[in-house]
Amino acid sequence: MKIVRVQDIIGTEREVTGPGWTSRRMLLKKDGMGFSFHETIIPAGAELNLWYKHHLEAVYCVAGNGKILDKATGETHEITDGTLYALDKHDQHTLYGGTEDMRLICAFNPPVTGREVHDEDGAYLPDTSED
Ligand SMILES: CC(=O)NCC[C@H](N)C(=O)O
Repeated sequence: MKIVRVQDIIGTEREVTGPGWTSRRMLLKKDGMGFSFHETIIPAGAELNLWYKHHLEAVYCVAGNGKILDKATGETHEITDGTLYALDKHDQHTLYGGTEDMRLICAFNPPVTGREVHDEDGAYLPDTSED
């Protein structure tokens, strides 16, 4: 059994920051669960264009607010505490921070391996390691 506390991750190599996001990677590929599990903070007013071509991601909001634009349909969905979105079609999307910082719990399949940040398309590169 592993016990992971987010306060022990802040300021370590498992905390990764990019424009408009901070990700605390509580479980990574090397933790052997078959998915990675992150707490992500999206500051109020942020705008992120994302497209996880190589991953599926489920995102559950536990605090704050924002919106997500599904670029395939043109629909925008409100995100508040209790909302989950699942990018089951590798959906191209724009994530908008709202009036308060959003606290999101995110799971990636396949798992993120470490300190991935988005490429110019908003993707994390695929894991090409053998193990
Ligand atoms: C919601 C989202 O995809 N934000 C970008 C960061 C990502 N969730 C991560 O934790 O690596």
